[in-house]
Amino acid sequence: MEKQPLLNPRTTSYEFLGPPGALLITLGVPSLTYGLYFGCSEESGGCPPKLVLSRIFLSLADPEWWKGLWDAQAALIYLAWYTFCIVSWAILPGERVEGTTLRTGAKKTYKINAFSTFSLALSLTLGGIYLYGPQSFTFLYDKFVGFVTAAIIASVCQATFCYAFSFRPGSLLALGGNTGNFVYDFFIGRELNPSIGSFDIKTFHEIRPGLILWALVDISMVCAQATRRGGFGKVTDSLWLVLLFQGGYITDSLYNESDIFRQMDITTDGFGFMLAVGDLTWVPFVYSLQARYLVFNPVELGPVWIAAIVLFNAAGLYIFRTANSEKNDFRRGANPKNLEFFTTESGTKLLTSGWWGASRHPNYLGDILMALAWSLPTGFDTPITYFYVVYFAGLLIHRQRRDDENCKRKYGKDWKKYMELVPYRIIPYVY
Ligand SMILES: NC(=O)C1=CN([C@@H]2O[C@H](COP(=O)(O)OP(=O)(O)OC[C@H]3O[C@@H](n4cnc5c(N)ncnc54)[C@H](OP(=O)(O)O)[C@@H]3O)[C@@H](O)[C@H]2O)C=CC1
Ligand SMILES: CC(C)=CCC[C@@H](C)[C@H]1CC=C2C3=C(CC[C@@]21C)[C@@]1(C)CC[C@H](O)C(C)(C)[C@@H]1CC3
Repeated sequence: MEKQPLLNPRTTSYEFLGPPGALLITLGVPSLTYGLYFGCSEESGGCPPKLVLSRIFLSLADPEWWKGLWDAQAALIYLAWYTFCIVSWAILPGERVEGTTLRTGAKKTYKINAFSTFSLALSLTLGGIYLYGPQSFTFLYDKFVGFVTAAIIASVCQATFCYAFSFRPGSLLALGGNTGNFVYDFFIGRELNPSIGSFDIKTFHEIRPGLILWALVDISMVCAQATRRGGFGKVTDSLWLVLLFQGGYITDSLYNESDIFRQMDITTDGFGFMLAVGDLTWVPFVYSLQARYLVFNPVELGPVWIAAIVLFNAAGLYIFRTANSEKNDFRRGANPKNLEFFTTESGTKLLTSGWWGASRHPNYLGDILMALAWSLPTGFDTPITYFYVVYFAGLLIHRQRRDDENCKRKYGKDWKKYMELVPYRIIPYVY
């Protein structure tokens, strides 16, 4: 009884503006996911910005509209997909990799087979499309709103289960998720690493059911456009480009699965509604907005625009990958570029040259550049397809501040020294 408060101290400060902010995001994320669909879809006749709000508010009064959010077939397919991800995790072979040291001194081990799960899902999907044609894989586009509802229900169930599960004796809570306020703890995540046996719920959700589904949603968008326009040969260059960019990003994340074990979401945050809805709903159904838009608003870019956008994305990808590799190699004990560093009092080393000497989050810069490159293929008819860029820049600016606070706590005056050596947060010489 006495040890419990030491292991799981009460959280005394709030992030995200406390319980009101947590409530707003909890209700806002599902609403915005629907809003982005109804505000910009073929069903609503396109996406003229002025009509978006009035159209949505008018629909709210209609009971038929509410009924239309539910699609039993989509829910069953979603459940089958979720089961496929769990079964793949369980049966596909994978190396066991250790995560970082927890504050109890223990280390968790994780099974690395997200990339094989992706490869299997992709092979089955592409095989099916090859055999039965593009029209066989348009259901993610056709039943989009039904899938959104299914994913929201899954997010609520997952977060509720993890919140309740966190009250069992001996659970290790997140330092930021034990305020005692239900709304806040449910949102931010109470337990640090909820798991059932060796099945780690948080890492599973972070990169499997939602991230892989995002790639499948994009493929479905290509199939939907191919069906409308008379074959894959007629699919627009803009949509191929979005599939290539986003597919490449997803592949990179899954291939480098073990990199996530050092990320804030895994090391510091609990698993609550924020990550559940982010992983299961927001990533597959909002990050795919550009591809979905291009189905009903085809854009032909031509070689000059393609070259310019490809170059832009390549610059972002280069920064993102080289910055992440420099840090991840270094954290694994390697320093192939012989970069400068200093050793903190805790014994951990911090890089001070290369990308990590240019800004404190150079990888975010690469990610933001790529976000813009994914929206540019949609042209300039609507600002809605640029929502992702604005949201993402906001997310990363906020994330940078949260990470700075965590590092201040972790490294104390050594972090202040690092901040003096590397004063820029994200963009060297600018911010
Ligand atoms: N697409 C999306 O929606 C999202 C993408 N991302 C992407 O995920 C990737 C990972 O992001 P994220 O986890 O937020 O943060 P980072 O990969 O930037 O990791 C931050 C951590 O790196 C370590 N670190 C900081 N400075 C140094 C240094 N100089 N030398 C060595 N280690 C250092 C610290 O942890 P420690 O010292 O403990 O190792 C710090 O907490 C990014 O590329 C980001 O853009 C992130 C969020 C959402
Ligand atoms: C709107 C809302 C509730 C936001 C919550 C934030 C989440 C959407 C993001 C928090 C961290 C994320 C990461 C990825 C996706 C978005 C969320 C879940 C990520 C899986 C995307 C691919 C990357 O390569 C990544 C693996 C590094 C990344 C991890 C963090």
